[in-house]
Amino acid sequence: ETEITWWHGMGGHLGDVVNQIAEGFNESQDDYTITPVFKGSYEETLTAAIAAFRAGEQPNIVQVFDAGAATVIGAQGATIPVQDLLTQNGVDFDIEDYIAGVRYFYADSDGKMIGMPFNSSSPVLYYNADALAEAGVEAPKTYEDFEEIAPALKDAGYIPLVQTHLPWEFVENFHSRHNLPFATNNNGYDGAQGTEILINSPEMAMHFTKVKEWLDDGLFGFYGTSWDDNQAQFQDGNAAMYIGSSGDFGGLTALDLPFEWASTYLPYWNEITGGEGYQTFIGGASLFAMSGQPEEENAASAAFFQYLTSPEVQYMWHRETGYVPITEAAYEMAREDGHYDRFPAAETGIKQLMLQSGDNTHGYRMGFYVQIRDVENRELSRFLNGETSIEDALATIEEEGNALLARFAQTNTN
Ligand SMILES: O=P(O)(O)OC[C@H](O)CO
Repeated sequence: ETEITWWHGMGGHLGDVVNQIAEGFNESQDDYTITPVFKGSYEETLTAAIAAFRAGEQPNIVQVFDAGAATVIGAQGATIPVQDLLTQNGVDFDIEDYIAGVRYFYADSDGKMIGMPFNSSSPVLYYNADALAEAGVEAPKTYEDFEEIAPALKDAGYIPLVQTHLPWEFVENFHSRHNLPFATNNNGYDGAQGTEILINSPEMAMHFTKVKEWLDDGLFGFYGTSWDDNQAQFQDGNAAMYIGSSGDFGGLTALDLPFEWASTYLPYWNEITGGEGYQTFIGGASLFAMSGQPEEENAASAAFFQYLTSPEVQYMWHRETGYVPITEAAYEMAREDGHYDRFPAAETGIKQLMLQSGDNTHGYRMGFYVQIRDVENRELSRFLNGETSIEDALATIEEEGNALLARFAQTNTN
């Protein structure tokens, strides 16, 4: 029997479901055994995998989040393109099986799928329906709507809004939701050479200036850059709404919260789009097959990916977590099973990925973006804490971001 390992960053409820998938695979056949290993946060998982690769002790499969995708895709020789892994091991592969938003996100510039889409998410707005009813307001569609309803929520004793990830929700997907360019070179997709980040814009300055005003007026809560500390405000019933991952759905359901809650699309500024908002792009993470492994282990990884992408397993993962189904077949299965009739909030993320598209709604491809996020978190936190101006914060992010992009371009020729 061939044994393989899978390093991942799925803690808590998500980790339990990952273990269920692994057990299901192990029981489904007699040739292979997969062992999932929780390595901490997404950042810690990626750092551990890079260190292990350098030491020749890499796992067979590693989960890499969206922000690290460009770095890993650009690290030639570190991974086996998943499309090659599957076809070389006799597994049928058709990129058209995947939903449109997922199809090319982890592909190279030739459209070859490099990473196996796994937990694909989108940032959505969760709301405490009881709190909104108490304040006599409806969930906002736009940030203009939010400004209208927020005072009533505050008067009812709630923090109107929190968010869980400044770069992902207020920067990266902000650009997509408003169809604004986020980097030169077709948002980085046309190659690393010369790609520059476009964050120092009037729209970013306007948005964060508003967020700071809300914060100062008690209409917004900011509990640092930790995902959990912000989400806890909603779970504890203090915050009426929070922007978080569609992948929070399963965890929230498992908590059996003492109030009614639901979700709707990520708000957008009507004054920027002049009409409807645009689609967001997928977040979450994908699975990469690391190179340097024996052939029989690669065959095991291919067999596992085949199992993982079957409609049944995809639907189970989607149902239990809230991550979007990555294939058309799994989405169809969820619909036919009445999943969205029972839980309308479970469909918010996937529907949001299918809203109107534009030139800038397919995400970004920037190497060393994990480090750029650190700069964004640092500078935007300093701004929200009153330690710098938004102009200086955005200029610093652009300057340090571009230095990182230039360094990445030197090490990558694609
Ligand atoms: O919490 P997740 O898994 O939906 O991931 C959110 C972001 O995409 C992480 O970079």
